[in-house]
Amino acid sequence: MPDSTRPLKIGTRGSMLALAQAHETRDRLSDAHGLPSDAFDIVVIKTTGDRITDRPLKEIGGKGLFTREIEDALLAGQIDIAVHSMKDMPTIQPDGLVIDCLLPREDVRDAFVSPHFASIGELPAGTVVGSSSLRRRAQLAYRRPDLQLVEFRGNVQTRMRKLDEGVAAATFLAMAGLSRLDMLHVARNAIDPAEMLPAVAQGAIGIERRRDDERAAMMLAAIHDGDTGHRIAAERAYLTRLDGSCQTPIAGLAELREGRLLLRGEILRPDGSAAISGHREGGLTDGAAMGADLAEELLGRAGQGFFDHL
Ligand SMILES: NCc1[nH]cc(CCC(=O)O)c1CC(=O)O
Repeated sequence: MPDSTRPLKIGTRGSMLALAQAHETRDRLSDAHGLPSDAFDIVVIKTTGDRITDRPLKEIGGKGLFTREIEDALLAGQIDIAVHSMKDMPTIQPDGLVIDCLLPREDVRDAFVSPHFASIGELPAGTVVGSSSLRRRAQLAYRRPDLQLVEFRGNVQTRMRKLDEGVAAATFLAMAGLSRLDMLHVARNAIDPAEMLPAVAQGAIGIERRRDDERAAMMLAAIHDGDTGHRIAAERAYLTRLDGSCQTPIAGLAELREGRLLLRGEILRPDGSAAISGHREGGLTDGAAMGADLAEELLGRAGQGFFDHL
């Protein structure tokens, strides 16, 4: 280690998925810098979102439900870096903190998970589908108003148990999470983004640090993936302009096509009664402008009150 011999403290939530992501980060850092694994300490931090497991997230409210305590620990110097699912990150970081390191992105798609059916198309009318994601609920209700939706919170293991118990006949999970947990076998199929556009930043891991911490900056620069950075910049600019929170069904995905950036977006009424989608194409580093511009177009076409109908 360059300017210090003390271990780099890696902060993370304690879920199996969060721990897998923290271990991936540690392994990439240790490879990039030729360091032994005892050069790192993994520090588990419990967040409000982890503590309250019996209510829909939208009722608990507020941004950063899964991140605030971790950012506090970073600011207090109890940890040096924090590993996050970028999908769960508010668009603005607290003063003094930055996220300028993104790991190579995993599969961005949603997985269709069901003990009984192979795809959304096979679900008979009236089938009960479990999801707590406003986006997935609105997207499904828009495409299949004949299905029934129930709230479905908890980690992957809990949700699989609820499917076994028959609480719902199908659910959705991120392919990225299943892959990191070595549970891809539970995915009956990976849903094409044209059918169900993923959440902004789905499948991306971002690493946050104190802005003035040069050791962390140097260590993280070696594992940053530039292409993922460009894609996430476009998606988060789009989300920022939409003022996205957990209360609004928003989907967005930027991909690289022949060295250019293609950004798609979709916004929906929470009850799935309407959806508006659009896209932008541009250069690799034009993401921020493309994102804001696409969001502007969708908001203009939506008009006032679009998100209000619950
Ligand atoms: N909101 C929870 C969450 N945050 C990130 C992931 C999956 C991993 C990822 O998208 O990077 C999940 C679970 C899920 O949606 O199935």
